Amino acid sequence: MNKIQAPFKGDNNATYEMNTVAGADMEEMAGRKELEAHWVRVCDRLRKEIGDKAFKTWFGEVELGELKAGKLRLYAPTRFVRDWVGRHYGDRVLAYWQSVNAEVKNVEVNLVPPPAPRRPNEIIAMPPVPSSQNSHQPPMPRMGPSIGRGADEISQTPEARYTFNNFVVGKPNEFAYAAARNISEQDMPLPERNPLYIFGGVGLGKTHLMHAIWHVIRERDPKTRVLYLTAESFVNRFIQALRTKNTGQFKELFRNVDVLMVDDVQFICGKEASQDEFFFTFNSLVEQNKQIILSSEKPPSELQDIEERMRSRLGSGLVADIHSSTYELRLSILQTKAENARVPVPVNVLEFLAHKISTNIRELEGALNRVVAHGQLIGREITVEMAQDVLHDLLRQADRKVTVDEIQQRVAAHYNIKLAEMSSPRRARSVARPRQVAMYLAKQLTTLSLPQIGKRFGNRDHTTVMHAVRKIEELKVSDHSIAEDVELLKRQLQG
Ligand SMILES: Nc1ncnc2c1ncn2[C@@H]1O[C@H](COP(=O)(O)OP(=O)(O)OP(=O)(O)O)[C@@H](O)[C@H]1O
Repeated sequence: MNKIQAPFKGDNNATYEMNTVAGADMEEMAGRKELEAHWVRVCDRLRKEIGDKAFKTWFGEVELGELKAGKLRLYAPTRFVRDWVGRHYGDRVLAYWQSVNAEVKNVEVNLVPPPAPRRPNEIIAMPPVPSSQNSHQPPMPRMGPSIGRGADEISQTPEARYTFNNFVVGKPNEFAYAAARNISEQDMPLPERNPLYIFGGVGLGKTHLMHAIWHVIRERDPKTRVLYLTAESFVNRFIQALRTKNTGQFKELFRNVDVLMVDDVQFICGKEASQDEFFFTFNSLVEQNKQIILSSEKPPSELQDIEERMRSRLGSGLVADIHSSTYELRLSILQTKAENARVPVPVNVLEFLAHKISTNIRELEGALNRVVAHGQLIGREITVEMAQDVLHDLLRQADRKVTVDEIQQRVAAHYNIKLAEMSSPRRARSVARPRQVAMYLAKQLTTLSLPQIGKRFGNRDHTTVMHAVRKIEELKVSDHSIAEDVELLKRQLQG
């Protein structure tokens, strides 16, 4: 009679045994090769029986162990897989083994031994991505032990061109750069710098720095288990795990990495269940002294729809911001990019672009690329006139940039209050509400930070601006007239 032994709950060494008759010990199998050939046949049969998908899910990372005294050992990557395989496929696995090898009397599924603890000077990284691999393709499946088994399928592939070497450092980003470099070179995470939380506006280089960290960790030791993904991907994976009732596996994957990197964490705001899961993952990794690196558009204090415990966790390590770019930094980036592309672009064209396109570095790069492509494909000489012509849509948009002054004037006129009320300390609703609308629009339509906006409204604190933004967001839902006012003002301001 086949018997499946239940594991001892919570015990890492728990195993499932699939026994036949309590038999006398058999001799060890002769050759490893033969055993492997049997395993291939067992796997083929299993795949046929349960289908490709289930096979990949449950057996894709189960490894063949040894056959000793009639006991065949298999190794599962996680407790969850071990328990599942034992419970659901135990009989079948044993029967198939016995059909190819009569010496097998029972099959034992063990948890793969945990990796050796990290020593100083040992940071483990994901194996290099094959150079042929396009960054937009999912990572290639790799063989052998690697990052948290299965986690490498989740991990997104950092771009080869995003390295510290081609990150141009200037005043607005020097702190974030130094912090990123420091973390990537640490042998062991320092509690006071864990997590590293990099924040800054759209297109200012956060992802670039994250990828650069990844590259350094990988270069230092290709065995470090680094899981890099966007918060959106985390949420989607979690939802998928909930749907397929695979949350156990999901948890194991995320909690068994050495470094977890999550880009754009603001995406997790307002998604309660995912936030909880992220919080537990976070705690579990920090407890194990594993490094966490996060990027976000906003500082923890400005994230909305986020639980306080999460907010304080996010801000509990090293918080580094990237400020809006300066003209000097933009010019320096353009010079570097043009040099790297080995295309001669006249300095006055670079200066023109750095002056005109101040929104973010991504747009700046895009503008340079367009100008260069035009020059190369149409054979037009690269001049300021040519750039003006090629980028007319972008430049028109840039020229239409809304200022806080315009917002205050427009809002004051709309509500028929004095412009001075925008900065006055008066709290009567007749002036306080329009002021809040103006703050909200300033946040929406300019790239200024909350403290910068606060300054422009009578030197108010950034928490006042944050409160105003939240208030107007709430009112837009509950009060039609406010929603209409805001939309109308926005349209007028954006021309
Ligand atoms: N200091 C810099 N030096 C060189 N390139 C830069 C720098 N800052 C940004 N870039 C380039 O600008 C582009 C946008 O940067 P990135 O994607 O890292 O921005 P981001 O802050 O992550 O934006 P998002 O908020 O949209 O995720 C990238 O191509 C990046 O290489």
